[in-house]
Amino acid sequence: PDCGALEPLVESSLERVRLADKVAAAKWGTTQPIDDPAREKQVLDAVAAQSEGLGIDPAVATRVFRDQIEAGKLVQRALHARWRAHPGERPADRPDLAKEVRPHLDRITGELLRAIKDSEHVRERPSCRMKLNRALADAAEEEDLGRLHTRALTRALTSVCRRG
Ligand SMILES: O=C(O)C(=O)C[C@]1(C(=O)O)C=C[C@@H](O)C=C1
Repeated sequence: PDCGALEPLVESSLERVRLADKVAAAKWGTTQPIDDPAREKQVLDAVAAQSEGLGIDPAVATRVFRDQIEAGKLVQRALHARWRAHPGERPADRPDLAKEVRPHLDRITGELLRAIKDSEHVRERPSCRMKLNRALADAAEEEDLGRLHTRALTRALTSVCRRG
């Protein structure tokens, strides 16, 4: 039992990590900084508010989302560095951060909170770490993730297991 309980959490985190490519493209060539503390506060406030409604400990959800945000910044910094060094790899178009990318991030927030709620029993068990590592390895292989996104996905899920 519980074998797949962490999968929705890993899948939604992966969707978020991949969407960071679009965030990076939206900011590339603009003055919009990668670090946006005001937007982070908006995300975390929404997480806390929605957690209450779902019966999730807001402190737990907030901790997980801080990691999700760090993972997103890791991807953005790495891609900007790559694009600075390799002009040929620069994105061809610039997605609209406010109209397109952030609304998508907001939808994933809801999915992630649902997945946090539904994995509570597994996340509180000592076997969580082992199950998470397996789910991560499966995702990396099945989704053909590169090194950057594998590293970011691992970062995004650092605080998922309650007992380390
Ligand atoms: O919305 C942005 O500007 C993002 O870069 C995304 C994000 C996030 O992961 O939610 C990451 C870094 C910023 O500091 C704020 C938010």
